[in-house]
Amino acid sequence: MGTQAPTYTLAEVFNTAVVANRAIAAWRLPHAASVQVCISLQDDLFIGQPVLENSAAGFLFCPFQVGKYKNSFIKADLEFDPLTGIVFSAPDAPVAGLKEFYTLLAEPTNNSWHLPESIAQLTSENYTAVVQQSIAAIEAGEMEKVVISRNQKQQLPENFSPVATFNKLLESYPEAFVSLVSVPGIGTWLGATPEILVSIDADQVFHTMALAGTQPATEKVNDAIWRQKEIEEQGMVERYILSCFKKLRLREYTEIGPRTIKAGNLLHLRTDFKVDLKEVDYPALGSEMLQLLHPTSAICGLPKEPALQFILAREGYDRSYYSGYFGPVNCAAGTSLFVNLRCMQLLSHEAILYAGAGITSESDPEKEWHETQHKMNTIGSVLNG
Ligand SMILES: C=C(O[C@@H]1C=C(C(=O)O)C=C[C@H]1O)C(=O)O
Repeated sequence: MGTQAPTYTLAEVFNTAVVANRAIAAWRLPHAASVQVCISLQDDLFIGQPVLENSAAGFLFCPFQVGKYKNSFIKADLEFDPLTGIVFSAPDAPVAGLKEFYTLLAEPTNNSWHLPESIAQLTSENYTAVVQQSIAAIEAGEMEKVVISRNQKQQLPENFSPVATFNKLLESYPEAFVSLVSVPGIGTWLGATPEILVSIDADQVFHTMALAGTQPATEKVNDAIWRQKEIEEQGMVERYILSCFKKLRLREYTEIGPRTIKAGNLLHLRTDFKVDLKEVDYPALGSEMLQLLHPTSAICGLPKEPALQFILAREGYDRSYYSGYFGPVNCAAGTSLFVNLRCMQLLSHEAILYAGAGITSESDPEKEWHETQHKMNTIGSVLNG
């Protein structure tokens, strides 16, 4: 008679990872039924530019701008299946780390999460003034589009639980990539993003998307009417993706869209680009496109360099991991990297919510401010009971 493996809850596993000072990621892919969880037992989590093709299985967590913040990789030394409650270890997982983790897992835990080492900066109240300056810079021909973002604190409710909030996000946003990531020294981020940056599925199909243009969700998605401003704004993201393909001399791709999609309380315009990696015989396309794409015109601007410099000089705060990219690498379903949007960072008693909006010469500063408020509500509403 075999002994049965002990079972745990996601909250027990999450809290143990924090007590053990380990990095943990829990996520659910869009429209997927199951939640996946991985924990790294490595002492060094930091990596340079990610190489996706030969990577171990794990979860990438990368900032908007590499420099002050690092690219981290949460290697799947441990995996957890919340449905069965069973924890699995990888054959190459460090033995001492495993022993310590299982010892701590047997003990009772409380709600806790990793906090950031550096204090998160907040934007001042001059969002509309920065948008006004952006419009002036665009009219002066410095760039065509720039994405200006802001952040805002919101009190955490009494007895806040990251895992219970993650579960609420799963329920509220079945069409999103829902995630809870907690890394020592970096902190804890929760979100429900609609935007793929790079994915490569189990059939070796590469996928990226141009997602931009925003309006509040209407009853019928297909009845949405888009203004010229949003059509052009999304077109710029498409053009940017096509310019990346062109740099790699890749001509064999399929393009579908733009179509209207619903993301929580909002609608966006989306064009999907797919490449069959078996047909084009380009196994490193994922890593090479990742390097070229980030930061795309959906979260930075066009052309990239002047827009990035404008953001760094004028936005007035540090985005850290907001509008960075993250997701599973070489897991059962392949690699799926998303843009870290509709997200919040957890402090001890507060969450910081982040959102941005694409600014073009047609922008109205007040409307853009409301758009960022709608985007923050996607995630902020789950804190309100
Ligand atoms: C920048 C954000 O979203 C991005 C910007 C959009 C826009 O400007 O319309 C739409 C979708 C995203 O690509 C955000 O959610 O913070």
